Amino acid sequence: MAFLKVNHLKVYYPVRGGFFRRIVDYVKAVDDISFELRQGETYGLVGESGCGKTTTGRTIIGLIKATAGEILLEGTDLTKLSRRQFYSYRKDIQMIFQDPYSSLNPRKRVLDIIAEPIRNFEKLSPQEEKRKVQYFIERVGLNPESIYKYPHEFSGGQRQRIGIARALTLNPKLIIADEPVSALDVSVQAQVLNFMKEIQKEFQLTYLFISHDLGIIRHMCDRIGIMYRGRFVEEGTSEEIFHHPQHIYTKRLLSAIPNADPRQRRQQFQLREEVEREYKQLYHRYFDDEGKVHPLKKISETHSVAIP
Ligand SMILES: Nc1ncnc2c1ncn2[C@@H]1O[C@H](COP(=O)(O)OP(=O)(O)OP(=O)(O)O)[C@@H](O)[C@H]1O
Repeated sequence: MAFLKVNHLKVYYPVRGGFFRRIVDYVKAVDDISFELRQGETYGLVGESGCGKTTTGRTIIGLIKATAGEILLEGTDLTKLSRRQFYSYRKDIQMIFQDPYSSLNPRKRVLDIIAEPIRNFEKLSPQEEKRKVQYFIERVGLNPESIYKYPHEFSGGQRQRIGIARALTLNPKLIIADEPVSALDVSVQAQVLNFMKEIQKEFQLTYLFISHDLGIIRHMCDRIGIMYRGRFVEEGTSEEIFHHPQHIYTKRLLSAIPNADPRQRRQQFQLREEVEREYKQLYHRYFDDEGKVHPLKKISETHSVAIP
């Protein structure tokens, strides 16, 4: 049985307009996606800005309500649970947020930030709570005395470690990491990513790793789903996606990674030629959102619509 199974998930945001702020349309942020995570693996969700990655992550953790579809965590459909029932599953799924500068409350000490989930889900005495927070703060490589400091007294990488400590306190099974290093300096990114890999083994975590950066995804993920405009266009192991991409959109993404290695640059050049050839074949037709074919559209226009 899959650890987490997402079945035909749809998340539509209402667009309101007019004097009475009635719903006039919907943004189909996630439009019928299905994928599954196996225990202990890192599954990457990749795609350009606005393709629905964050919405998918936030819906799994229950911050956004699904419009349709199922989210099965070890067989239990989270979308069907009442708020109270969902509460008992909530501690199994934690999230690491994109921006360590804004995701930590600047008015709270690190002790209170990390203890927050403990206070919500476990009733511990102040001493036990402090001991637990200190254990995790040391585990993420910070000084135990740091718990009395405020977030602004830390660097970006250290702040993200505090965010990771907060996510670990309740022994979660699944961590959704939404662009966890994109706000960090490149030199710090690798440290945080390697650290995430280290704790994955130690705490037996499954990761849903969201990023637009294919280099990072390649470093972190066992399997990858490529999203485009709220849908999946391709899914495969890291090897399949990076060495044998099938979909023209995946090829386009891969051909655009900045690369210093001359051998990889040569492969990218070949990919770019392949993409161009495939686009030329599409020159006289493109598919709109409903899958209807429109004749005689230019290649430049085919770039901005759903690629068949
Ligand atoms: N609260 C909202 N109300 C209306 N539309 C929204 C809302 N949040 C997101 N959207 C729209 O849903 C789509 C998907 O957004 P989402 O943030 O999930 O994408 P993303 O792939 O995570 O992008 P990014 O990498 O830039 O964060 C976008 O078109 C966005 O404009």
